Amino acid sequence: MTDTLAVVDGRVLTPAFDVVEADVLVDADAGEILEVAPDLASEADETLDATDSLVVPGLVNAHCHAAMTLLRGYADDKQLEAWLQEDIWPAEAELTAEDVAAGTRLAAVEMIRSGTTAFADMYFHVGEVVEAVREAGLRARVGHGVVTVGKDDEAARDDFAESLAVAEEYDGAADGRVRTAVMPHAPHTVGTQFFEEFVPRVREAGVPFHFHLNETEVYLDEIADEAGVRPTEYADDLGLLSDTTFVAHGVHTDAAEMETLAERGTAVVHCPASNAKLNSGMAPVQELLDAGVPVALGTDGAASNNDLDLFDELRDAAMIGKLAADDATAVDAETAFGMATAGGAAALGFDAGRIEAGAAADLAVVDLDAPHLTPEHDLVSHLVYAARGSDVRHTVCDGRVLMRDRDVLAFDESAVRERAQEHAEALVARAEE
Ligand SMILES: CSC[C@H]1O[C@@H](n2cnc3c(O)ncnc32)[C@H](O)[C@@H]1O
Ligand SMILES: [Zn+2]
Repeated sequence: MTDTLAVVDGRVLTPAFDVVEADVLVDADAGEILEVAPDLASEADETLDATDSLVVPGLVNAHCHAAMTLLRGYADDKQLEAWLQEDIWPAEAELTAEDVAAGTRLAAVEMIRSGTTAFADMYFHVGEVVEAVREAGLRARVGHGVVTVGKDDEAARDDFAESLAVAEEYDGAADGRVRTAVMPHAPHTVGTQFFEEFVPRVREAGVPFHFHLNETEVYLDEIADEAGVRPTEYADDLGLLSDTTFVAHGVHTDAAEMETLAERGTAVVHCPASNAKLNSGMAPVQELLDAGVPVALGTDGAASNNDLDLFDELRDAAMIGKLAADDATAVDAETAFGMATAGGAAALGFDAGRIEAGAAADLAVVDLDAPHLTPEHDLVSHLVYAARGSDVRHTVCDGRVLMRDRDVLAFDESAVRERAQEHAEALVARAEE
């Protein structure tokens, strides 16, 4: 097994967004960057060529339901509430562990191919998710999604207890690349009494929380009607917010809620494509940032996006951020790229998202030798406004090469796709029986 890897002959994006000519030397066993400097090839056991390329931190998809790749294109052009109730939840009622295994592997291939090295996953059959992450070589924060609405008290309690048990069982799996969280779906889909019972237990166990927050006005109104407060205050009163908590969406977040999120250090994961497709609204990203709220970037599931390419998300975040703020200077390229790298890593609790000695060796090597990336006025601009996931040439996670010259090493890609197609067809057939 190779001990050191050097990414050589390319240019490197520094944490200060400078572009420098340098090699990146990595300790592949420790999964750590050792040095960023010129001429490191001779010090490495193995090299990865980055000629005509830009070495950037691996992207972080901070909110996903990976196995929903099986439902990509199954139900489009609907409002969130109808989409979930009429199509997605009936299909998920038929979901098996083998479906999740197949769908998560498809997601892993798609993410590796577009330079994503870490993701957060809220779904079911977490053991299968962990196994797919281990095999892929990716990094992830995973959890079992809890929904108690429509369940009797015993089933609801079992669901929340499973989320905590799964979080404790799998934390540190895959040589530490897997971390966990307890993942209640949303404030309005989990009963107050179950939060009251389990939040102290989760806190006691030191496990983070991840949930959907303020995605649509309909969901906001449900909490307002029941609890008489906005969802962020409701979540805060329950003890759900802290600097290890990260929430998805935050589309309909007012100034007081932003202040609370900032005070607690709770990160918001912006999912612009999913929010646009489901007509949920435009998240006030620049306002969140100005209020001091940490912001990360996510795709959400492939059924509402409909891909897992974070380069699409970067562009959407910068574009929609300007529309939401009615200001073309809002969510500039550096801000967007920071959200998808250092911001995502911080939200998920990984020491990654930057290329410097000591950080996790999670890298994407972007091929710049393309007409749509010419001329080279500003490479950060290119990353956000012009590059595509398919421009990623190599992907490295935890010091190991996951994709070399567009060849994903851990999986037989066509077998993964074939299996996913079979599972998707059978799943939908069962759901429509
Ligand atoms: C309980 S596991 C996660 C649960 O969330 C559903 N889901 C997927 N996308 C969204 C979204 O944008 N908002 C709310 N819920 C979503 C998924 O289908 C699972 O049931
Ligand atoms: Zn989601």
